Amino acid sequence: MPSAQVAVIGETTADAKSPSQRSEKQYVIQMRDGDTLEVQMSVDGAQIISSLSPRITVTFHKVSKVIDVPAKMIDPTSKERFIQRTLLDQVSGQIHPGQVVALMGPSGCGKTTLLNTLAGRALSGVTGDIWFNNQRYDKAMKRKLAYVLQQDLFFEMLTVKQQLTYTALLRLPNNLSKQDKLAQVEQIIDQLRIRKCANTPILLISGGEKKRVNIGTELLTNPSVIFLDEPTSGLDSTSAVALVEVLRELATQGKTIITSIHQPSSQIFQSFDQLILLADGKTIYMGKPSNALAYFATMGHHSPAQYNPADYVMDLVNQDMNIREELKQAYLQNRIVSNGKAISSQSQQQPSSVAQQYLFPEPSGNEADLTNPDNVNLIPTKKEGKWPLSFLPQMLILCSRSFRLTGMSQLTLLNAIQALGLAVVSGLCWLRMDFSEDTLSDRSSYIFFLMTFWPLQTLMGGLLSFPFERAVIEKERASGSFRLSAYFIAKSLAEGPLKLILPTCFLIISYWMANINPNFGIFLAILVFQLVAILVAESLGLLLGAALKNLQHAITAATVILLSLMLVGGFFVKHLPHWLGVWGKWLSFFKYSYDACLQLQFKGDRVYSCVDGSIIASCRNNANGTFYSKDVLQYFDIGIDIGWNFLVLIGMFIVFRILAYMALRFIKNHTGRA
Ligand SMILES: Nc1ncnc2c1ncn2[C@@H]1O[C@H](COP(=O)(O)OP(=O)(O)OP(=O)(O)O)[C@@H](O)[C@H]1O
Repeated sequence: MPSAQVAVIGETTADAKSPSQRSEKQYVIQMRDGDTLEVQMSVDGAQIISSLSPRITVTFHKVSKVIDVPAKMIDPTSKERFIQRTLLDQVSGQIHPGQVVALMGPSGCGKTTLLNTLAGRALSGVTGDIWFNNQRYDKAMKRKLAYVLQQDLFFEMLTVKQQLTYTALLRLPNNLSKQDKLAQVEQIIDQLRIRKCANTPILLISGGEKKRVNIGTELLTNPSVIFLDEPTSGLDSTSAVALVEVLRELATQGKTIITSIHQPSSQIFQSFDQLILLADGKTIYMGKPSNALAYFATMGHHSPAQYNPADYVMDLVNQDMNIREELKQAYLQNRIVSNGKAISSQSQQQPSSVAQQYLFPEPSGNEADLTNPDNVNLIPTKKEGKWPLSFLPQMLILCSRSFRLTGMSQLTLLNAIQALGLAVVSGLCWLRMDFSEDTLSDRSSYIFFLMTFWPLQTLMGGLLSFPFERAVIEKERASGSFRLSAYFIAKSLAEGPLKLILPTCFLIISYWMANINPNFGIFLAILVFQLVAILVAESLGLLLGAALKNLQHAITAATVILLSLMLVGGFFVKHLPHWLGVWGKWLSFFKYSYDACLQLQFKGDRVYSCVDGSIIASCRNNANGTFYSKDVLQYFDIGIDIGWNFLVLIGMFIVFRILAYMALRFIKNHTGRA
C-alpha cells in the first residue's frame, strides 16, 4: 500500500533551529490516497505539539549501578544474605539531537540497565551524573522522554487506532483540543506506516506492525529523547531495516535516539551515528560503527573479509573472558576525555595512540561539556502541572477504555450461552417447586447455588485481571500518563455494571422457573444481594491478584480461601466446632448473602403445607396441616437480620477494594527491574 502523501501548508519545522523559528510553523495536512483526512491539525495545535519537543543532548558521566542480590541466587551454599553486584561500571557518553545511537554487547552486559538508568527508571543503586541538556534528571522531565520497551504491551483487543487514540487523549496536554489530539493520531499512523492495520485489533497484526504501534504510542507526545530496548528483536530483516529508517527519520526531526540492538545487519549497523559497546557493564568501545573494526584491529583482532562487522564485534566480545578483559583494559587506557568544550569527534584531546583516533571522547563531568541547544527549561512549571490531564478527565477516558475492554471480554456470545444455558438448566432442576415442607431444603440449596456460582466466577475473573493488566498499566504509568487512583476508580466504575448483566439475566430466568417467591419486591431484593455478593467476590479476587504477583500463588490462595469461606458459610456444616464457628463463619461473605436471601425467600405469611414433620415440628402427626413461611427461619440458623447482612457486605466490598488499591500501589515489581 502506498504510504500517505503529505501536503505542506506554510513553513515546516523540519529544519528549524530555535524555538522562535519553530513557532513560525504553519501546519501540515496529512493526505491519504489523494483525500484530505477528516481530522486536521490546527495551527495552534501544531505549535503546541512542536513545542513539546525541544532538542535535548543526553550526557552521562561515570554512571554505575550496584545492586544487592540475594546471596542464595548466586551461591546456594552462601551464608551471606546479600552479595553486591555491579551492573554498570562508570559508563560515560554524550548523545546529541539528530543522532541514532546503538547500544550493543553480549546478553546480560547491561544494555537494558543503562537504558533504564538514562531514562530515569529503576534508579536505586545508581551513582554518577546524568544531564538532559544542562539539567539533571527530574521526574518532571518524564514526558519529554519516551521509552519503547522490548515487549509490546497493549490491551490487545483494542484496534491500533483505538490504542493510539486513548493514549493521545490521556497523554497529550490539556491545552490541545480533542480534534488536534485525533489529528496527531492520524499523523503518527502515517509516519509509522501503519494505516493498513489501523482498524485491526492489535491481537491480529504482525510482529513488525506491533513494534511500530509500540513506537507510535510513545511518539504521540512528540518526545525529545527516545529510548528503545531491542526494537528489532523478532523482526525479519526487511521489517528491521524499515524500522531503523523510521528511527533515522525521527532523528532528522531533531530527536535524540538511543537503542539497544542485538545482531543488526551490516546495513543497519553502519547507519548508526554512534556505537556504544558494553561488556560486563563496562564500555569497551564508543565511536563510529564504521571505525569499530579498525579500533579492534589495533589490538590485533582482525575481522575476516566480507564479514558483517556487527557479527564480528559480537563474536569478539562473546569470546572467552580473557579477550573481554583485554578489551576492557584497552578501553580504559585508550579512552579520551573531553577537554571541557562541547563534545564532538573534532573537539577531543589530541589522540596519542592510533587506537584513540577511533574513539569518541567521554564527557569530563564539567558543566562546560553541557549544552542547551534550544535554551529551554525542561522541568515544567507548577502551572503546567504534573499530569497532562486533571483527575476527572483522566478517569472518564480510562472509564471509557475499561468499559470497551470489559464489554468485549465479558459480553461475548460464549459467556451469554453459558449464563443463559445454566439459567435454564438450574431452572429445570428446581422447576416450579411447590410451597411445601419437602421443598424447604431444595429452596435453601437454590439460594446457596445462586450465592456461590456467580461470586466464584467473578472472583476468578478479578483474580486474573491484574496479572495481565498490570504490566500494561505499569508501562503507561512509567511514562506519567495517569494517576493510579484514576485508573482504579475508572476500572471499578466501568467493569461493575457490565459484570452484573449476565448474572441478572440468569436470575430472571432461573428465579421464576424455580418459583422462589412470587413477590416482585423480594425478587428485586434477592437480585441486589446476588449482585453485591458478586462485587464483594470480585473485590477479593482483585485484592489477591494485586497482592500476589505470581499467578499460580494467587490461584492457590484463592482456592483455599474460597473453599474455606464456603465451608464455614452455614450451608454445608450447620454445627461448626465452637472455636471455628465463633469467628470463622463471620468472615464468610457467602454467609451474609446466603442468610439474607434465605430470610427474604421465607419472608411473610405465605402458607406452606406439611408433609411428614421431618423439618417443621408443628407438622409432626399433622400431615395435612400447614405452617407459615416465617416459621421456617427457626429451622435455619440465621445470624443477623437482612439490613445488617447488607451493611456487612458493603463494608467488605469497600475494605477489599481499598486493600486491592493499596496492594497495587505499594507492592512493587519484586524483580527490581523497570
Ligand atoms: N534486579 C536484578 N537482580 C539481579 N540481577 C539483575 C537485576 N537486574 C539486572 N540484573 C542482571 O544484570 C545484568 C544486566 O542485565 P540487562 O538486562 O541490563 O542486560 P542486557 O544487556 O539488556 O541483556 P539482554 O541483551 O539479554 O536483554 C544481567 O546479568 C542481569 O541478570
